[in-house]
Parts: sequence; C-alpha cells; structure tokens
Amino acid sequence: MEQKLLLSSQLSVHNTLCEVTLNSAALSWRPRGDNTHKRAAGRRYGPLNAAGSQYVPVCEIISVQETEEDCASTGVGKWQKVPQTPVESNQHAFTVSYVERTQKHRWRCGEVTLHCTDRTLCLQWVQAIREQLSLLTIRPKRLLVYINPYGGKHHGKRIYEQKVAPIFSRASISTDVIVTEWANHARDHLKTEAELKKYDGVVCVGGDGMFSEIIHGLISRTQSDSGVDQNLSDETLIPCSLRIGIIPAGSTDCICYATVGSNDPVTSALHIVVGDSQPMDVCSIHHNNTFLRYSVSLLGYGFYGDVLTDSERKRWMGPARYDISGVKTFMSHRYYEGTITFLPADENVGTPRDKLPCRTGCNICSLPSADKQGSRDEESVSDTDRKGVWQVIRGKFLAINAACMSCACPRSPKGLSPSAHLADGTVDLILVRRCSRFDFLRHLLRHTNKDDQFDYPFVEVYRVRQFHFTPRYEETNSELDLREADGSGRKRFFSRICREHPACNCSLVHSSWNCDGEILPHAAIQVRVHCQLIKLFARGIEEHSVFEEPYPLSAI
Ligand SMILES: CCCCCCCCCCCCC/C=C/[C@@H](O)[C@H](COP(=O)(O)O)NC(=O)CCCCCCCCCCCCCCC
Ligand SMILES: Nc1ncnc2c1ncn2[C@@H]1O[C@H](COP(=O)(O)OP(=O)(O)O)[C@@H](O)[C@H]1O
Ligand SMILES: [Ca+2]
Repeated sequence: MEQKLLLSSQLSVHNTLCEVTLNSAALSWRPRGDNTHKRAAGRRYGPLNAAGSQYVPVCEIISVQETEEDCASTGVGKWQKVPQTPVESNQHAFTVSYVERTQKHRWRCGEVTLHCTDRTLCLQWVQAIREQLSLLTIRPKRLLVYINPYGGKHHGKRIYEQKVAPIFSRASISTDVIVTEWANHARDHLKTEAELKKYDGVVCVGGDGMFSEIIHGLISRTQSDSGVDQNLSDETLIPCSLRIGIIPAGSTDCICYATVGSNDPVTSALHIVVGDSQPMDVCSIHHNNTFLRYSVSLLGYGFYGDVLTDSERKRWMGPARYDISGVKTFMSHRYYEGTITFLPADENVGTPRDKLPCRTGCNICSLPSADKQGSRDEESVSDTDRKGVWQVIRGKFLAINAACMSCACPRSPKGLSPSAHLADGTVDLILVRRCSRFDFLRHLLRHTNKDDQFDYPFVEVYRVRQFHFTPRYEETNSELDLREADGSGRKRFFSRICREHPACNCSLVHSSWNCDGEILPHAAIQVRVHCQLIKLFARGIEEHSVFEEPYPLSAI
C-alpha cells in the first residue's frame, strides 16, 4: 500500500546529497540523481527498499535529536569543530538512532546523521519524525525497574546503569528504579505496594529466578485486585495488563533467550523501547488445594530437581554451579518412581516432535483461544469430550520435565523442547525413563546439537494442558493395590514393606521439583497451563536472518 508522503528534502548524508523522504512507515534516503538503485550514500545503514533507497522503518526509530555540534563532518564518522561557515555547508544536522540487527538475533543502536542547509529545515525534520514516533502508542513511557544485584555474576546494577539506562533516556522513557535488598523484595513490593497505574510496564534485571519473583508479584496482585482466589486450582485467572521486560543478568536466562533469541541486555532494552508485546503461558502448580507457585520455563523432577538442589549450596560459584552439580547429579544416576496423569492437548496445536518451532507471529499461538484450550461450546458436547480423556503413565524415571516454552539458553540453544510454544496454552511433558548412564548421556548431549533428543525408546514426550504427578511413596494403599492387583502377591508384600521402611532404597528415594530455578516444597503436584496470562516486551524469535528484509517492501 502506498504511504502518504509527509516530508521530502535534499539533505546530505556522509557528504553525499540525498533525496530524503519521510512517510508514516519509514524514513528513506537515496543519493540524488542515482538511478542505478545500487549505490547508496556512505556506508549501508540498513536494507534497501524496492526503490533502491536505504530506509529505517518508523517503528524501529529509537529517537531523533538535533545534532548540537556546530560543525559539519568531513571524514566518515568523524566530527570536526569548524568556525562559522556559510549556510551552504550544511552546518545544521539531526541524528536518527534506530534498531540495527546484527548476528544471532542481537540488536544494536545504529545512528545516521542528516545535514541540512538551514536550521528551520532541520527543526522541521526533527519535529516531523517526533510526531510519527508519538503516534506509536504501544511504546512505554514510564517503567518500574527492579534490579537483583546478586543475580548471575553480580553485574545486574552495572549492566543496567551502563547499557540500559542510556537507551531508555535516549528514548525519553522515565523510570523508577528499585535495587532489591532481599529475596522476594520485588515480589512483595509488586503484590502490595507498587502504584501500578503509574506505569506502562515492569522491567526485571536479573535471571529466571528474579523474573519468577516479578510474575508472582504481578499475577497475585492482578488476582487479588479482581477477587480471584489463586488457591483454587480450577479458577480462571485474570491476565496481567502490564508488560514485563527482561534485562538478562542471571545464570541461565532461558526466559529471555527463548523469547528474544539472545541473552543480550542491549537487545532486550531495544525490544522494550519499540514496545514489543509477546503473550506467554503460565503454569499454576498446586498441592491438593494449596497454591504453590507459577512456572513459565522448566518444571523438572529427578535430574533437574537434583541439579538445582545441589547447586543451591554452590551459589558462590555463580553460573558454573549448574555445570558442576550437573556432572555430579549425572554420576549419581538416580531414578524415581511415580505416576503421571495428564490431559493431552488438542491436535491443532501440533506435537512436540513436529519440528515447527515457535517464531515471531507464530500461527499456532495465534489460533483463537477456544481452539487452543479445547473449551468448545459447553452444551453441544459431553463432559468427557469437553474435558478430554486423562491418560495415566506409571514408571521409573530419571527425569520428568515440563517445558512451557522451548527453554532455549546458551547451554542448549534449541532448548529442552525445541518446538514448545510460548503462548499456545500447552506444556510439553518429557518423560525420561530409567536407562543406562551411557544412553542418558547421549540424550543430554543431543540438547547441544541438532539431533532429536526425543528419538530414543526411553524418552516419551506429550503436549498437555494439565498434569498431575504423585511420587510412589505418596501413593495411597488403595492406589498401589489397584495398580499392582495383576502383579504377584510377593511384589505387593515388598512394596508395603518399603513404604514403611524409608531406609530401604527400593524406589523410595525422593527428588524435588525444580520450578524455574526454585525448589518446590512438595513432590505431589497438580499443574495447569493458563494460556497467555502474561505479556513480555518481546516478539518471539525472528525467523529471518540479519540481511533479509524485515518488512514487506511494499509497505515502505
Ligand atoms: C553433556 C552436556 C549436556 C548439556 C545438557 C544441557 C541441557 C540444558 C537445558 C537447560 C534448561 C534450562 C531451563 C531453565 C531453567 C531455569 O529456570 C533455572 C533457573 O535459572 P536462573 O539460575 O537463571 O534463575 N535454571 C536451572 O534450573 C539450571 C538448569 C541447568 C542444568 C544444566 C545441566 C548441565 C548438565 C551437565 C551434564 C553433564 C554430564 C557430563 C558427564 C560426563
Ligand atoms: N537483593 C537480593 N538479595 C538476595 N537474593 C535476592 C535479591 N534479589 C533477588 N534475590 C533472589 O535471588 C535469586 C536468584 O536470582 P536470579 O536473578 O534469578 O539469579 P540467578 O540466575 O543467578 O539465579 C532469586 O531467587 C531471587 O528471588
Ligand atoms: Ca506453551
């Protein structure tokens, strides 16, 4: 669609006189008289549009400022102080900062300076661009920032001050910053004190654990403000209206990595500035009728629970604690017995092995929520049809993992479940049954390369909407008797003995659940996915590579 032309002038970019135009979609420039459509002024700033001009989409402009120095440039990128020169020497200039894509989904702040022959023209350009920016109402203006100074390598405060705050201030975003002083400080502040009406979003500087604090605060606050009781496991929760930005400064940073494609603070800051919005599923976890926690990334019993339990004693080591505890846990090779019951998701949301990863504008996450939740018209289908059929799996497992998103992170760039979706209302349940150490190692190694980690007979994976887990030692006598009714009398006899003698190691070892990096106090849990309960300042992982055109050219 043709865009309405807002302003057009001859300005110089790097000493080359260009035709510069602004419409509601983009700022573009092309050397005057250049009809070859090949050469553009100075260095390439961004892609070329269909007319051969360089352009910056308006939605990716960070700011525009009159360039204050009383000079014109001569050499590329160098400024010289020169005495008052005649008007023709383009002494007036403005600088546009914009999003520049670099490798591995990282964004940088690019700049282009355009020189004008007089100040009036310069101010006219600055004003016209600012007007277009002011129409982008999705952009946040006021943010509440929480910094965990002890996350990851303890660099949170420095990362925020040096890399993020200058970008926010350039984009005219005002902030209230709270450096946390104790664990759960941010959660409790959000839950009870924060004046949320004042803000357009919340920013979390830290790791997955800090993000978990933020969502607990925001979700609880939203429910209590609306009179919803989160202790009731079948309650429909109210979505949070404020978006959350994550500036990665933790140990795993998988939520940032899986929603943006990198764990780079500048990239995250720029996604906040442009006002991206990515809905995200949240799992609620209950023990009987008591609410325990929410999870958005990994909920893992067995291997990942044991890694976390061991790593908590090694916090002083920083992020390396997970690798040390990982090797130790791998060597211990413990397995756990229990029962999982789950409610499979409808087929239209795909399967964990379909190799259709969740990307920006994902079709599966965009399905109407009725299709995702399976909540069809209540009167037209029977109760069983509406709720689906629960399945039961019992066995001995090295790991039981539930991934609400891919859980991609620097350790595993495709993640625990590479095709899991951010906002489809489901969680991928991965069951790793007891197998040899060698086989488990092969399975783990596949998290680091392109091979399919699920392609083993001891691994099963299901896309589910709800699941329950009961460790064997907590199963009631009647449940066990029922399951073992077809077994020999001898087995029944031994299982009773073992339940009564915890010292005996017969399948009674306990593990814990790792819930986004926190240990849950109960092993028997009920989990339910709440579709798109929260929103992030992100857009999912962009499909195209750096040098592909990010926008349909016809729009520019
Ligand atoms: C042989 C190499 C195997 C590499 C397998 C890597 C799989 C990694 C999947 C990681 C999924 C991470 C999901 C995110 C969890 C976070 O919420 C959560 C909290 O993060 P935070 O501290 O930033 O707040 N992080 C975690 O729970 C950390 C999990 C990290 C697990 C690392 C496991 C390393 C295993 C190494 C086994 C080595 C065996 C070698 C035998 C000779
Ligand atoms: N000021 C603080 N002092 C101590 N712990 C804190 C503070 N602020 C946050 N925490 C807690 O630190 C834990 C780890 O934080 P996180 O930012 O996720 O770092 P990491 O990725 O290294 O685990 C979280 O459980 C969070 O609740
Ligand atoms: Ca999901």
